Amino acid sequence: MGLKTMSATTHSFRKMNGLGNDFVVIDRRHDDLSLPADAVRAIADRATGIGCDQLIALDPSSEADVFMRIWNADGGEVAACGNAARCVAGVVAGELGRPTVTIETEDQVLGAYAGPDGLVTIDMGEPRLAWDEIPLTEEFHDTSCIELQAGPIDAPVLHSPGVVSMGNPHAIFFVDDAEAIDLGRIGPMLEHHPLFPERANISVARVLDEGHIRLRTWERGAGLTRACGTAACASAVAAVRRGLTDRKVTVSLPGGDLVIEWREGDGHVLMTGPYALDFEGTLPPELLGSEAQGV
Ligand SMILES: N[C@@H](CCC[C@H](N)C(=O)O)C(=O)O
Repeated sequence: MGLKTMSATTHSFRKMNGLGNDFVVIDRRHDDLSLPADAVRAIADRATGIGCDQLIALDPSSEADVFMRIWNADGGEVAACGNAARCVAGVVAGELGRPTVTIETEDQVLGAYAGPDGLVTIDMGEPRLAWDEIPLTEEFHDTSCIELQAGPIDAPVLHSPGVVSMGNPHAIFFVDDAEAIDLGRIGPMLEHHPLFPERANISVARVLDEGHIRLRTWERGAGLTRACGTAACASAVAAVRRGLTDRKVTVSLPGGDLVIEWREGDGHVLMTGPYALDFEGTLPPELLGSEAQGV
């Protein structure tokens, strides 16, 4: 008596990616699986878990077709993920048998269109540009070019980024050669810079021409990734604000291309790109902690 029965419940997952930015997607619409930060870290750990940049949960929504929750690999919950939004839109559009779906996040309700060509367009809403919306700890009147630098004071390696919130904070540094920057070293320092009270995603962008940007991103809570959808949106917005590109651009990331349009009129940002299902599996109960193992 007094002993709990060992009754491990199994939970399935999908492994998906958007341009190589990869996700473990767990459907919680019919159960209430708890995902504390240590379970997220265990599942996301590439050495001992399944491994992913972000863990995504599909929850029921009263406002939209689905609620998408997002955790970075470090266990921190965040409000936006462009590449995951395309994956989720693809799954839900398939389930509902219609191309147009809506996704609620902690930040907003996103509209999505899953085309017959396999590409998904997400309406990412309006970028937020005021200093306290990014947020920053210091007031800047013009966030298209703020005072911030990395490296020696008289010869900075990176300086004067544009900052943009796409529901998550981004700093975009425009450079001559994005590949020449040691983002794995500088990224974490800037992610944790005191100017960013909620930390930030750090990108280096090279404008190839008025319709094309090359982009690399150090993601807050995940590190260097093959692609970051919200960073692609933020870089397009930052480039338009500096007069460097047209409002519609191709953003080339290490994992492939996204088309980003900062639409005139309503000022919404549209992101179009592919998504992929890699495999499906069952979560090992030991990754979910003792509660899920029925101990
Ligand atoms: N990979 C994502 C962004 C994921 C969240 C980001 N690391 C943050 O902490 O804000 C994307 O495709 O947008």
